[in-house]
Amino acid sequence: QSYHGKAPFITSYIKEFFHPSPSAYFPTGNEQSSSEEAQCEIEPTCTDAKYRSYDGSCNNRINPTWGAAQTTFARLLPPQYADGISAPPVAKSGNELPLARVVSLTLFPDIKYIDPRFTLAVMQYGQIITHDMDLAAGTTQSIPHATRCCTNDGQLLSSDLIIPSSCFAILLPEGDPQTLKSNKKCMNFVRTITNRDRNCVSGTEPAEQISTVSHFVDLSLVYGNTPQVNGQLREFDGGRLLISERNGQVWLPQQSNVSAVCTNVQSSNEPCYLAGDVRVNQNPQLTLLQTILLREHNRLAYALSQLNPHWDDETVFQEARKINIAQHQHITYYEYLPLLLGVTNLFKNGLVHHSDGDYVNDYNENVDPTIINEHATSAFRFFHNLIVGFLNLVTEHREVNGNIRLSDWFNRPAILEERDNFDELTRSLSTQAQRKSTQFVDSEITQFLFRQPKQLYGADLKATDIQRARDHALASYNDLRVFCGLRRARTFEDFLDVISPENVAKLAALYEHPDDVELSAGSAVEALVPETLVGPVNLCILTEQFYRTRIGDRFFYENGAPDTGPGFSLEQLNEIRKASFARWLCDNGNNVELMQVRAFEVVTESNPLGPCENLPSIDLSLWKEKKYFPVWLTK
Ligand code: HEM
Ligand SMILES: [Ca+2]
Repeated sequence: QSYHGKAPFITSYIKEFFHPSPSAYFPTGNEQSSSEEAQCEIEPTCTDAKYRSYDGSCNNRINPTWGAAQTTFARLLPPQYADGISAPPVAKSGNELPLARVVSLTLFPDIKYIDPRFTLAVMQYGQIITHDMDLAAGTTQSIPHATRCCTNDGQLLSSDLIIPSSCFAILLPEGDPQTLKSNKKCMNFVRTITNRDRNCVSGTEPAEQISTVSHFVDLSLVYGNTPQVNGQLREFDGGRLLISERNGQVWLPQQSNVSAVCTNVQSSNEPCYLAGDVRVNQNPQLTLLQTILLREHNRLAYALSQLNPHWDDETVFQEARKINIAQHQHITYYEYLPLLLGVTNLFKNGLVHHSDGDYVNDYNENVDPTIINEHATSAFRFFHNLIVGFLNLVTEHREVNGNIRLSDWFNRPAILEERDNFDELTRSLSTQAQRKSTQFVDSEITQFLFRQPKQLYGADLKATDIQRARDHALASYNDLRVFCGLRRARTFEDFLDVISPENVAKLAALYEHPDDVELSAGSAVEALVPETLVGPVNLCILTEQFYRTRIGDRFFYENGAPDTGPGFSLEQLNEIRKASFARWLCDNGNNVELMQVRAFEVVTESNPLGPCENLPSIDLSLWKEKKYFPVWLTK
């Protein structure tokens, strides 16, 4: 089955037809002022700032709210609310869709296939990129205020999202998971996850969900999404981020609200961290990479202030932030995405370029970088299939020194500071294989997600994904097939073009009609497109998203436009192009000495372990500001 990526061609018309004009949510300010309306008048005033804003506003100078935190998602296809406004979709016949938990048990059982080529780093860096790009308001326990949810005429709809706590988790009763299919009481409970963030319901307009983080790939998870949060994370000395220091090592700063945030701690003295993203403590490897990104910032800040002693805190901070973001974008587009979406596909659709040491001036101010709901709520979540349930502890010579069970350590980062775990888990990221990309998902997240210490079972992430996609009323799998250039299935057999007979049979058993098959179900059982880790519909959505995220970002690191781009000299840009995930791990572990060049791939003869210092690194001396000193002074 050949697939022709559509990204550049579909972009412009989607923007016009399916993304609500920002003015609908951000009135101009001419309205009558009342205290409620005042909160709606938040059109940012853009100055010619040299650096990115924290919330992403003013990146696009014509539409300053594009990509900003606290704005609504975009859509590839209009939502399918049963009542046209906010009720979750139902089957064509008017019947309820199958229970999300049943869909999960049927399509995503735990059959373990280990990837022969890719390490856990691919999975874990994927979650970092996700936490940079989106967070649907209300999906975590820490509920932000949606103060920017306004009607067309500037009325504030809700300043707070009200989410019943029972909606958060899909808890399972204790017992054999296989018998749950017939457990009516449990199944009813599963449904309660609906009625979540129907936040932007205005009159007859369909609801649209809000994302609370900056949509750009800009390390908002490290630097925060508002100036206020950013202020809480900084030392305001030497351009550094705040740290805590224990046992001679640098850790993320300690959270004050320990038991509320780190729900699995055994004592309020345990480490529980604060970062730019509220999900930082969710699992050990995620927290580990957030720590590495923090250490990398401070490493850069230290080097820059040595080179430029005359720079003040703010200059060092912003320059270090800019380099950190540029490396992250480089690793995302040139090291990570090729493994997921295929090199040929990326070149063909303009996500990467043969730059020959030059800038790539492909910024397009007409492309809306807003995160697509189908991306955040379905396509990128497909990679929950890569998660492994047991994390190896790995020594310098890559021997396995024990392992930890994922569900023992959700929201309990203390494990990282014990023994030599930080380094052993860092090496595990680049040593242990991830799960092969299939429809099968580890039971640590389909039976034991967020399991409390004394509970036998936890929640089901795949059931949550299915149900969340209903809350967001994503268009059906069939509709997205057509959007992506496949033909509309009239019968279940028509799915056989990209789905195996076994899976088509499962879909036919679950759903009454081909149009009822949900995007999160259908796309997750497609056969993979060669050279990629996804099926054709997910490939189409992900390619479109990462295309927009690149060319809709005025500060994208390869952009060399004078005055409007990120402002790297060509020499500096070519240094940044030496960044690698391997070097990040090396430079920011406690004491990691050996690493292979391609850390996303397991060690082989052609990707051998070698000393860290042999890996390419960025020469920061290019950031020494020369013109500051008059020539006669430097002699
Ligand atoms: C151990 C690893 C992981 C755990 C425990 C985890 C858990 C979760 C949870 C609990 C949610 C919120 C579900 C909801 O209430 O709707 C979520 C959302 C999400 N996850 Fe994961 N996840 C992990 C790894 C990943 C990876 C590797 C990716 C992709 C490469 C990913 C992509 C996403 C996306 C796109 C969302 C939606 C975020 C939003 O817009 O709100 N996750 N995940
Ligand atoms: Ca971001």
